[in-house]
Amino acid sequence: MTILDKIIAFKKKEIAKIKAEVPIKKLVESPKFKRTPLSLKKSLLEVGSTGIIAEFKRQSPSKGIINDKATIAEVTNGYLDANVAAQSILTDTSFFGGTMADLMEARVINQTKPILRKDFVVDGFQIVEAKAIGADAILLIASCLTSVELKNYGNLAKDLGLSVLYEIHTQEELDKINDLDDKIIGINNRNLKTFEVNLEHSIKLANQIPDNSIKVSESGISDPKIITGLKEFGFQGFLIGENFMKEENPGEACQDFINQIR
Ligand SMILES: O=C(O)c1ccccc1NCC(=O)[C@H](O)[C@H](O)COP(=O)(O)O
Repeated sequence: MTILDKIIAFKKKEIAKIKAEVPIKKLVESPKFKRTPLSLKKSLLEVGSTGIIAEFKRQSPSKGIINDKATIAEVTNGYLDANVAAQSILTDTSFFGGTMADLMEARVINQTKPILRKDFVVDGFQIVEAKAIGADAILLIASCLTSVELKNYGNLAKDLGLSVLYEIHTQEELDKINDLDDKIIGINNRNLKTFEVNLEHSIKLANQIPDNSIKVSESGISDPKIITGLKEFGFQGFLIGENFMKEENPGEACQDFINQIR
């Protein structure tokens, strides 16, 4: 059993328990549910966009503790000062040390840039929950879902006004989302089964992505020069976590990085 299998098995149990305790009506009636989400596509494509989706990531299965001192408030303010295109917040607690409260706290500070709820969606309840905590976008990981689930969850998110980042790692996973239109596709350079990170991965799969989709490269980006290279292959979004979070001041690290790609 891989870590990813463990995460998904754990998530399914966790969500079943939450669903038994929290009626969906309560989520739909929450004040944030009425808010109109910001568009991830618009933010990535607008003139002068840095394309950087900066992540708040305390720990990970592959690296253990990355930063358990930096606060949501200081990192969110730092990322906003750096002019990120969007913010990503891991809300999984057991494997990444994140919480939904992290996202809600960031939302109070960040009113201008889209927030991606980074979690492992295995049930539509989590998509409704994402909207109720103030997220603008959700992640759907193709390796964890069937093509029918990808389509249904994608439609549910869109019906709620949320953007969707479809994450793939292989051609087979890309095939699963082929018939969906107008997509934002993230190619994860990290193999979620082995944790091996290879930036060539984005480049190899880039040509297979239809021109009408927005390409995002995810994971293992640690040098501003990599952004220049990825842009040549049509990437418009760059999801970066550890490279910023490993520093004492992630916001400042993000500003230095962005200053070097301008
Ligand atoms: O980061 C991990 O170890 C990991 C393990 C299993 C499933 C997902 C995992 N990471 C989630 C991500 O996609 C990354 O947090 C994100 O792409 C940023 O990556 P990085 O810049 O390398 O921190």
